[in-house]
Amino acid sequence: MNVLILGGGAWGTAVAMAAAAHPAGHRVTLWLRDAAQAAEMAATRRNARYLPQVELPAALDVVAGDWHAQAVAADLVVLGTPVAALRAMLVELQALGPLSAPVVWLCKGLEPPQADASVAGLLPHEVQATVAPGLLCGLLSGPSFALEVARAQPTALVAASSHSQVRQLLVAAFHGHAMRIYSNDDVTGVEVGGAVKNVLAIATGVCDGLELGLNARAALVTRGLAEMARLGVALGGRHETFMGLAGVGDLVLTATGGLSRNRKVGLLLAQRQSLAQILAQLGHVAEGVYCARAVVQRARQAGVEMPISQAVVQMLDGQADAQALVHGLLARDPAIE
Ligand SMILES: NC(=O)c1ccc[n+]([C@@H]2O[C@H](COP(=O)([O-])OP(=O)(O)OC[C@H]3O[C@@H](n4cnc5c(N)ncnc54)[C@H](O)[C@@H]3O)[C@@H](O)[C@H]2O)c1
Ligand SMILES: O=P(O)(O)OC[C@H](O)CO
Repeated sequence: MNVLILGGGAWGTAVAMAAAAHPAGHRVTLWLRDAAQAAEMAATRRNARYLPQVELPAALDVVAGDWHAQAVAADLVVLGTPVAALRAMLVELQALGPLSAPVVWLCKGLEPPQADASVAGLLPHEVQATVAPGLLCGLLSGPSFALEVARAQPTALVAASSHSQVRQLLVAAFHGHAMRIYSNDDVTGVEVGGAVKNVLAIATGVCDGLELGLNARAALVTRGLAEMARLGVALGGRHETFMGLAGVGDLVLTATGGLSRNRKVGLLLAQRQSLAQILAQLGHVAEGVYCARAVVQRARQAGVEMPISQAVVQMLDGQADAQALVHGLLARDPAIE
């Protein structure tokens, strides 16, 4: 299979490495927008900027420049860019005319609200339905730190699409070697899980940064899962999706795992660093920072209560200090679980 991956950050690189290591012997091309970085990666066989710890396999081609012909010739196109680049990439792909290859995205978040939008912040598949309805699409999600995938450590992911042929192609591309792929046709549920867990990981980072204890962390993760599932079901997802890899699985990983960038944002917020200071030292995208407001706005539109996510937005906006927000959450009226 001929796999084209657009975007060479940590996750695009790791997924390209997983595809290149697949026993079926796929031909894998990783495209970067930065030509100098692509040339350096091709020469040194390392992604020094985003994933310096691992050596790229010889079978992986790293390229830059015009990727349109490669997309037309590919069997599978994977978008490895953050949510912020999704709309523009889909517009370009749609303009290529009918593509035989499915297009799948790896990003986890909601688009920040567009100036002219009536809906506050779209999920990735809603962006695609708006700007590229002619493409055959899906996504890959689930608990997965790039470094562990790049090191071929065991990982289970979810291939989500409303088209069975896309789910099957993702299984053929990635299942095997160190990776298991589970299929799911609940695209909304899988996308809500991937976005909301990032916001909740910021909250858990704050909780741990303030040394509130393991009881508090377990409560946050559990009540956060309830928030995630409420929003997901209100938007049309299935409750059982949130009990799976793209829900509780990714929430537990991101909220508690030391490799998470979103959790790190929370840990640094607890140290009273400003958001600008935190983003300057992160070096990678932390999607929770960019989608927390959209999550809360979608929840409000759907009539869903998300007090933990709401507290994260207030913290990111610098409206309230972390201790005060914790006290606010604890002071809420008693509730029925
Ligand atoms: N890193 C992980 O462990 C991981 C795992 C699963 C999912 N994800 C998701 O994958 C997405 C990408 O994360 P990442 O870790 O690779 O981020 P990263 O910060 O490591 O890299 C981002 C990459 O996107 C590129 N990029 C940004 N804007 C672009 C644009 N407009 N056009 C082309 N390229 C652009 C950057 O140049 C960079 O190569 C995010 O949505 C993230 O939530 C990450
Ligand atoms: O490092 P984070 O917080 O962006 O999380 C990475 C992955 O999404 C975990 O599944």
